[in-house]
Amino acid sequence: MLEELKHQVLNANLALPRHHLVTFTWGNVSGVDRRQGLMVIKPSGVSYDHMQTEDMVVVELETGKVVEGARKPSSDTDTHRVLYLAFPQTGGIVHTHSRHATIWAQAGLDIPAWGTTHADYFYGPVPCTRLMTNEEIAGRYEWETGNVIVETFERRGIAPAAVPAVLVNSHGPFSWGADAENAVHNAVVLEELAYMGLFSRQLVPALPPMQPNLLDKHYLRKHGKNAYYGQ
Ligand SMILES: O=C(CO)[C@@H](O)[C@@H](O)COP(=O)(O)O
Repeated sequence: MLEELKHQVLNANLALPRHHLVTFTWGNVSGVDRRQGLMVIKPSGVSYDHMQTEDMVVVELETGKVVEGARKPSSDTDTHRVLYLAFPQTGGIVHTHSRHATIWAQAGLDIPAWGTTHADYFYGPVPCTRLMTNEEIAGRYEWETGNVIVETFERRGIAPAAVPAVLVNSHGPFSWGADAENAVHNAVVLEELAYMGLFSRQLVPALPPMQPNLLDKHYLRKHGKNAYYGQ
């Protein structure tokens, strides 16, 4: 079971450069085994060209203790842990510095729902978090990054299964899904939306969000009762 998860997580990580979502080693994918309370994540700083199944690191979700793997887990491991602990339907998480999503994150802006491409995947704007405080940055920074994401969803009443992505202010995007592969899928969609949205806003600077009934029409026919990723 864990070996299968390691393969899945490796393959999901290798999909990031194929989809042009990462430069050098700037990104990471994890997957979770909730029954065993374990998370598999890529190692820190290892080139995607050379990454292998045995490089994957197994970490206890509750404690962060490495229980398998010779390498150092990704520097973003604690952010992934917080998200798995807070969002119980999530099976896989992706972090990248994909270019257009990161532009929105650096600007500190949500990506509004501007069209049906967005509405097919995300039920409303992709939120951008608040800036982190100096104390959060100086303290358990990666853990606090997770907390800031969770706080954003709680404060704004957004269901993480309905909007499976976020922009961390001044940093970059995280996305999640039913498993590692689905989380990568959402990361690809997010990057496309960020790219399209940037041009839409340039053409019409005061562009309002799409009609709510069109958002409903597109999102609910693909998700809702028939969703494969539970609501
Ligand atoms: O966010 C950052 C750095 O800002 C990291 O995600 C990125 O460089 C990847 O680090 P890891 O190789 O996963 O430790």
